[in-house]
Amino acid sequence: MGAIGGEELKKWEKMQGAPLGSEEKILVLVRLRPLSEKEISRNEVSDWECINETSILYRNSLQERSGLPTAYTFDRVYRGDCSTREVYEGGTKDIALSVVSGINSTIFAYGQTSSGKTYTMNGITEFTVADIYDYMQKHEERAFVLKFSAMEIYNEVVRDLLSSDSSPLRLLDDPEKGTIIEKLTEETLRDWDHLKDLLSVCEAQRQIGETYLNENSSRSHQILRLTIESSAREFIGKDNKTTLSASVNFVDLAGSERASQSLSVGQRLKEGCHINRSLLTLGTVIRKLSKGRHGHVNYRDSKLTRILQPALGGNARTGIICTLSPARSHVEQSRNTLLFACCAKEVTTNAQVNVVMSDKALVKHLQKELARLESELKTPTTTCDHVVLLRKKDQQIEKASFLS
Ligand SMILES: Nc1ncnc2c1ncn2[C@@H]1O[C@H](COP(=O)(O)OP(=O)(O)OP(=O)(O)O)[C@@H](O)[C@H]1O
Repeated sequence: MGAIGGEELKKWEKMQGAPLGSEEKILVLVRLRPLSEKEISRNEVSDWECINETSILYRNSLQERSGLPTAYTFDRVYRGDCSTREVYEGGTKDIALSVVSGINSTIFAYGQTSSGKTYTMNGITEFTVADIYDYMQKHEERAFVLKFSAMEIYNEVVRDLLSSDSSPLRLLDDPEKGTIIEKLTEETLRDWDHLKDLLSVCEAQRQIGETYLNENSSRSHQILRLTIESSAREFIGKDNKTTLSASVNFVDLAGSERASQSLSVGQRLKEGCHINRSLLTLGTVIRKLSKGRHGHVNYRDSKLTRILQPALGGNARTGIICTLSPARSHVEQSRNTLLFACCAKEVTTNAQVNVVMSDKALVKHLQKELARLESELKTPTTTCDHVVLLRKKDQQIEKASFLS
């Protein structure tokens, strides 16, 4: 793959000078949905209120005396009458669209069954794709390649949503790319209509089950992945061409409630246990990361956390939309969702611009870096600085000789 010119080379070199990349907290939004017709017919009342743009309050005088928190604060909270467009504009857009600048991003929807995850993610996905196509149209100086893949995790088995073959897919560890999904279909997109067709294929393939809580309840975790590669047209075919390459994941998780709560039996109960294994691991990973990056993090305990490891404290920008039913009967689940959201907002990720360079361009870059380190060695510094510089220089020589 080729090297960058101008803009992205500067960006890339800037990132090299700042090896820690760009640290930021995970964006956490909470979206309350309106009471459903079913809930209204059961005379349910809405106990939650968004009192301003960032705080949500539990208003139930009996529970308020229980000692549990009544007010929660997040990056943004959305009332039942807010549109998905508003949720998108309130931070999700910025994160999702980082992908066009070579930065990985992930948007999750987390919440109990029937709280509005699919409703929200469908809109977020559509708005993001529309904006990506709009961006491409406005940046004719760059050549873009869009690739799409889709998978679901059902009972801890990963399936390809773009293939009629339902055999389980294996996860492999790649020293450079991290966890990869073996044989996952990756379609190169012709245009937006092509993507719409593929999204319909995914929808049809997704495991749907009926539960007590939601007649169209999705019992699987779904990950849609859009990968964007772009290069400046003026450098295409030249030695110093570089390509920016990043992916945006749209993750629609299965309902976070316990299996027993949706009156599951038999096969459903098994599904519930497996769903909980992935969600439980997601919860423990988030909890652990919220306390800082010390010690072992159990990403490998579930397929979901293995695949999404970069989005959980790694090289990515991440947004989580936590969806809530306002009904009193769901208060316990809503509190659990908010507890998860509170931990998630303490987690930091470390996004970097992902540049793929041609070997020639990389050798050139390493030679430049070597020259810089040599000139630094010539200037008087402490012994400790010298040891660090010499180590860096050895590393650069090793990389350059490996490539040449
Ligand atoms: N913000 C909203 N405004 C209006 N209707 C909504 C909203 N959120 C969800 N709904 C409606 O509520 C129902 C349940 O929503 P949805 O299927 O998105 O839930 P879910 O969390 O994805 O459930 P599951 O985990 O079972 O897949 C749907 O009929 C959807 O249209």
